[in-house]
Amino acid sequence: MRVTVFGIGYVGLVQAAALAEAGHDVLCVDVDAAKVENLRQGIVPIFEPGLEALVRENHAEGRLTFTTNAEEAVAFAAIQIIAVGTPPGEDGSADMKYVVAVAETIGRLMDEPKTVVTKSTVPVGTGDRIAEAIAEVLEARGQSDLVVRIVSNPEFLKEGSAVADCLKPDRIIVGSSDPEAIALMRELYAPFNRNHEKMIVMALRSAEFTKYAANCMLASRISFMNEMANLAELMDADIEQVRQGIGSDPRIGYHFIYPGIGYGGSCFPKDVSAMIHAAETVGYTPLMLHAVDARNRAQKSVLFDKVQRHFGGNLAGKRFALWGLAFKANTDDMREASSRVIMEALWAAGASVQAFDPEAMSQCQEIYGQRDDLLLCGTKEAALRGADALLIATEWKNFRAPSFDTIRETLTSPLIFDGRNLYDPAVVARYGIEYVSIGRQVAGARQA
Ligand SMILES: NC(=O)c1ccc[n+]([C@@H]2O[C@H](COP(=O)([O-])OP(=O)(O)OC[C@H]3O[C@@H](n4cnc5c(N)ncnc54)[C@H](O)[C@@H]3O)[C@@H](O)[C@H]2O)c1
Ligand SMILES: O=c1ccn([C@@H]2O[C@H](COP(=O)(O)OP(=O)(O)O[C@H]3O[C@H](CO)[C@@H](O)[C@H](O)[C@H]3O)[C@@H](O)[C@H]2O)c(=O)[nH]1
Repeated sequence: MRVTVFGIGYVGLVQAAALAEAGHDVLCVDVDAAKVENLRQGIVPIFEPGLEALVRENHAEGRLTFTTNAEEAVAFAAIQIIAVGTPPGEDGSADMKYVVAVAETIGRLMDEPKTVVTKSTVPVGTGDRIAEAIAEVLEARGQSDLVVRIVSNPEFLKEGSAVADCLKPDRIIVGSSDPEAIALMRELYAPFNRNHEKMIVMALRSAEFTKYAANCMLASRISFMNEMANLAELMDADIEQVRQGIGSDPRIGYHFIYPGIGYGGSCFPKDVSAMIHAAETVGYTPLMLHAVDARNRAQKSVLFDKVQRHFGGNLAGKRFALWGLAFKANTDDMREASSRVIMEALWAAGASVQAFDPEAMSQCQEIYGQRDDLLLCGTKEAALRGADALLIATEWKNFRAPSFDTIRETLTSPLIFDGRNLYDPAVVARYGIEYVSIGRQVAGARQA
């Protein structure tokens, strides 16, 4: 089948590459000419495990192509997938301007029936808005008789495992009441649906809602565990033991109950805010979502607060090693990363940062530019040199079994503040290093 994908970001590019890998002919269109030109030369703009090879192979074999030409893109296929950004507006609502712009483009340029599939995360009712936007343009062109089918097909990939998530999806949500559109979606996703039935067909608005409900649920689990971790600390319990204790209940499970320094990324913070905004628009006060969001905002400062307490509130002139800049492991993405809150608080207090991340260094450079209080180091060991303590902000595998001897010998004082609970406190203590983490107990002593 032929498919057009609007937007070559994390979602558009990975999904396009997965569809091409399954044998479809996919044309990706983006307004960013540099991105398109780079991709034509095999340069992938983001770090995502397995993506570069998938893009290069499918591009070389002619199934995955790139353009900035919207006319070519609309003419290319009966299926038009929208995967452009839906960033937060100033009031927390999801900004639909890119989605609506694509809808208008399709309406302006189409001259045969189209099935328009929304993969971007969009508020409930957006399907109707897209249909209206296209209908208005068609009417102005005197082409109201052209058939337009609207489908909601939200994306559930996780950054860091996006390729695997798209090649082997847990579920494929299809929101539509149009039998022809549903049949087309079945054909499109048949290669991903062989093992067992993964397609869940529902009303369009329910599909749009499902995406927000999933992200709000996952965000709630994380904020809940962070609240428990903060309490465990005050009550001399160990949250890692508690995590294992509750995770063993199959009704709870082990997924998404890691406490830490809050969730970041381009999805949870913005989608929780967008759902709060949407709820208030229909006259409902979403008490739980407000609490999830408030806990997360506060949690991002918890590690800095511990550092500040430890140094008696005086951080001026201190130097800190920071391991991890990305919002999670296996990505170069720093959108809403907890590391940013920590660095900015340290700088405001007069301290400096020596940072290392396996993939996010250039993004950090782009965000903060050259500054005297930020040194980007080539290795995690280099970041330790002359630092007063080590702070850990991202759960990279590469940080899980460091040489504690090197850490002790390279820091000016043997001290770790771990925002992701990567180590066993007893092991770290054996190396003569003071260890402060989130909600854990060190030999019965209270955390800093
Ligand atoms: N990043 C994720 O992990 C993830 C996962 C699931 C869903 N989502 C949702 O998917 C959507 C896209 O997210 P993303 O992270 O891929 O965004 P992104 O910012 O990485 O990419 C969006 C792309 O759309 C392009 N674009 C903007 N206007 C365009 C237009 N008129 N025509 C063609 N291209 C245009 C931009 O240039 C950019 O390359 C969002 O709604 C997001 O919430 C994201
Ligand atoms: O137990 C956990 C799990 C995650 N996190 C943090 O939560 C954030 C988000 O992690 P994750 O969900 O793995 O990454 P995303 O790429 O943001 O993926 C989420 O957001 C996407 C965009 O909507 C959805 O498609 C995915 O299903 C959903 O998991 C990161 O900062 C993690 O460090 C925790 O603190 N504790």
